[in-house]
Amino acid sequence: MGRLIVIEGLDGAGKRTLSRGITEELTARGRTAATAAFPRYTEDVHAELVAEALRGQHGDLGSSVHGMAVLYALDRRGAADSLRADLDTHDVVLLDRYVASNAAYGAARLHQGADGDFVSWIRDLEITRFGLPEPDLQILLRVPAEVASGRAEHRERTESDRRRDRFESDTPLQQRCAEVYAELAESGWWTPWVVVDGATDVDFGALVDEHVLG
Ligand SMILES: Nc1ncnc2c1ncn2[C@@H]1O[C@H](COP(=O)(O)OP(=O)(O)O)[C@@H](O)[C@H]1O
Ligand SMILES: Cc1cn([C@H]2C[C@H](O)[C@@H](COP(=O)(O)OP(=O)(O)O)O2)c(=O)[nH]c1=O
Repeated sequence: MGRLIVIEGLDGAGKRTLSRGITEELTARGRTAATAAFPRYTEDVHAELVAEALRGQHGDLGSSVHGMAVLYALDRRGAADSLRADLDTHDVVLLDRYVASNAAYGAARLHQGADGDFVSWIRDLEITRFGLPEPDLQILLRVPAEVASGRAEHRERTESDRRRDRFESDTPLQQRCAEVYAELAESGWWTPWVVVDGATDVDFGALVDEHVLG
């Protein structure tokens, strides 16, 4: 049975970069890794609806925090069997965003903290009701909101497929989201967490040896 490792953080924190770095270090150690990123925009109809709602389609859907959260959650529910299959055949399954993204972004949009109703509702929906596979570790890649948005802005100019949506360009929202993430990590929400400073270069090898391989 492989280890399920989740990477969480703001848009532009460096999650995709970290996922690649960890995968390379695992391969160099002769370990196998499977990766996935949520939302699965091109693979799941719920995630496709999320993308469309973020572009203003589907009436008032995009302005419903709970409505959007249900779609993000259904995308993960649809992936659960293949995650379990990957865990059976790989040493590590690495996820770029998972349930805590829904908790952090929704609570931030509603101006709630990690101890608020929204985060409890996400737990009831995705963990208790959907029974999603439990991570062995959640990694919070922490960077100040201004640094993350600066990187995301730069990436938007240089990579045509990474345009920011309206929430990702909302810096006060990103700041609140960073606070909820910090609270989730601090309280060990659902599983153990490790907080990694993403403002400077991350030592992928040390992270793999100390935390990813357990
Ligand atoms: N530790 C780092 N220091 C400086 N720039 C970084 C770092 N990690 C990632 N970047 C750059 O920041 C941008 C966003 O990184 P990315 O991994 O795509 O973030 P995310 O997946 O969290 O949105 C990319 O252009 C990437 O090259
Ligand atoms: C996976 C997930 C993402 N989100 C939010 C975080 C981001 O603002 C947005 C898009 O996710 P993101 O991973 O940033 O996708 P991309 O940059 O490739 O468009 O969705 C949730 O609110 N709940 C979730 O469950």
